[in-house]
Amino acid sequence: MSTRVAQVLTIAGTDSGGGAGIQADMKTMQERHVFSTCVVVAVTAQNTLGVLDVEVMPKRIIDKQFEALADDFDIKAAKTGMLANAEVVHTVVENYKKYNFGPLVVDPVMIAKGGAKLLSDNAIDAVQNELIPLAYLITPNLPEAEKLSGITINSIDEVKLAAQKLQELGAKNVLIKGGHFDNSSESRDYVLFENGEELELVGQRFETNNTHGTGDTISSVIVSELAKGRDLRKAIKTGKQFINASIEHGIEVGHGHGPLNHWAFSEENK
Ligand SMILES: Nc1ncnc2c1ncn2[C@@H]1O[C@H](COP(=O)(O)OP(=O)(O)OP(=O)(O)O)[C@@H](O)[C@H]1O
Ligand SMILES: Cc1ncc(COP(=O)(O)O)c(N)n1
Repeated sequence: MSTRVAQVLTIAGTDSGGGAGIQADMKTMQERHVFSTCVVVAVTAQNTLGVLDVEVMPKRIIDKQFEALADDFDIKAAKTGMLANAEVVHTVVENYKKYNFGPLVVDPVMIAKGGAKLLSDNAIDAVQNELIPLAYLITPNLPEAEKLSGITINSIDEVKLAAQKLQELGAKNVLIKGGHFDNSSESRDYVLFENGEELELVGQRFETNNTHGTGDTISSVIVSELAKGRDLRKAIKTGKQFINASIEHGIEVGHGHGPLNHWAFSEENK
């Protein structure tokens, strides 16, 4: 007997080290019991120490991956991660508008934890004006929220202003991740919903270097829950619990910014 499962899509770059990018997305989606598919827009030669090299995929093969998925799958929600440059952003926007892949979660990945640039500066405009208006949810970290909103963030009031600005650019819902507020013993994320409601997610901040792929992972939990038809508030809360478990029950892999334990949440909730 076979079961119908929700199908979900990640549009992003790969991480050969398996901790971030498409690999982190698909591992997370698997843990949330959805069937994951992907459009690879760039390949990175990467490990926990950093990014050695990047190859951006040609438009032709990005278009073909979208076509292949649209021809065969019933995708209920999609997310974007590393998009590399303005040309890729245009291609992704064009394809997303062409097909029906459900609500879009935009994780506007710009710089890897190790410092490598994953989005060229000339793509910011396309992200603001083409991609953000398609976003059901945008999930920037603090530096990304600053760059996209033009607001310098030093306080929770400035986080709120940045979220409003991102809504003005067209994102329906905004989650600003506070992992980069590193002078605090708490991890604080802020959500501004479409209807103006707010949510602050406050949790323990773990002292660890093993946080490679946290952003990819939380957005992948959220998009998986949306694909299953869960409501956004619940999806975000599940995302936060998943991240907490994956950092708290860390694993030792590699010699730099280590990856998360993607199975910790499922182990806790067996
Ligand atoms: N040390 C930590 N302890 C607890 N939670 C953390 C820690 N670091 C990050 N988080 C949480 O992880 C999630 C992702 O936040 P973060 O700001 O790190 O995103 P990001 O920079 O996009 O991640 P990445 O670029 O690594 O994919 C948020 O919910 C944040 O609060
Ligand atoms: C392909 C790809 N996508 C996203 C990230 C961001 O993750 P992090 O900031 O943890 O390095 C990454 N390093 N590589």
